[in-house]
Amino acid sequence: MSVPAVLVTEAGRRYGRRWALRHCSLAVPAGRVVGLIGPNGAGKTTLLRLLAGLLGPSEGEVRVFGRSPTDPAGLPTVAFLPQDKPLYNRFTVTELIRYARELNPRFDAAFARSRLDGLGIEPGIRAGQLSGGQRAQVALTLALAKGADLVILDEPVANLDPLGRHDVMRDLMTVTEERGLTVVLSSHVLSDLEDACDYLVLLQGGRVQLAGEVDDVRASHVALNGPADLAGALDEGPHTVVARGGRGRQATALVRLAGPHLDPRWIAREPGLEEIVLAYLRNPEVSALPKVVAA
Ligand SMILES: Nc1ncnc2c1ncn2[C@@H]1O[C@H](COP(=O)(O)OP(=O)(O)OP(=O)(O)O)[C@@H](O)[C@H]1O
Repeated sequence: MSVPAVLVTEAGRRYGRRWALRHCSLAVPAGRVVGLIGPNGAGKTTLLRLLAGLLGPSEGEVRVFGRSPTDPAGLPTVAFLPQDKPLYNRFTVTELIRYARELNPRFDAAFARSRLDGLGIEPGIRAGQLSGGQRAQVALTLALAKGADLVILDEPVANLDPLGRHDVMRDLMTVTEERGLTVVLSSHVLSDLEDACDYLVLLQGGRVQLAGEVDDVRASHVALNGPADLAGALDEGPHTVVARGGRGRQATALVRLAGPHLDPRWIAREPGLEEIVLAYLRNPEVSALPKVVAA
């Protein structure tokens, strides 16, 4: 089996006495676009900074392509774009590209120029004169051009208009495929990630609540509608009830399946990804995590 791009084993990080992230375990194969989703303060930035080697774990272990992310030998293989998109305001776009090329031996200046050209961002403009959206695009381009194997993006589309958000996510998919990258990106908004990501990690309250391949997450959940007297039997297993609802004689439930056996009196339908994520967010005590075995 090949080395996972990201392997996190029971990792936690605290600031002072407060844990921002706990019992976090993930194994992400190379080549995936990983969507990290969760409400404010869930621990997304903390996890991304652990992967980028900007923070060390307070407990547990983090590995990126088999190495500790703080190992200097791995630096050229990881690119990190922070939430505030830092750029030297006095540098022109051309100067930023030149500077990035000097710092990064694998930097692909032709790719960076051509992407920014395609976006209509002039090479002579200074970073301080860019709009918020243009700034996000320039910072993203520099991160993608670094020649890294893992690109970590903290809320890359937060400043973009709806068309810009859509275009960036589409570009990300293309670039990931063309360059054989692994991308981990965060957002509060599932709809930003839904079409582009093939792996989903849902964080809430510093814990991983749901993680897995998007196709598996979709296939393993079902939305049920049926007579209210069926609802109680769901608690006897083997399935996990993520959320329940209904009124009077009708019951509804969103269930994670553990096998094919379901009472045939339930009417079952395939839920959307957003419906699944919302069900978990509303029920923080339920989780669905793949087994992570340390290599
Ligand atoms: N440098 C720090 N010092 C102390 N506490 C911190 C620090 N950075 C983050 N935290 C705390 O850790 C928790 C997780 O923060 P984090 O920034 O990782 O969340 P997030 O999911 O990225 O949030 P957001 O979506 O608002 O950016 C929060 O409770 C936050 O207050």
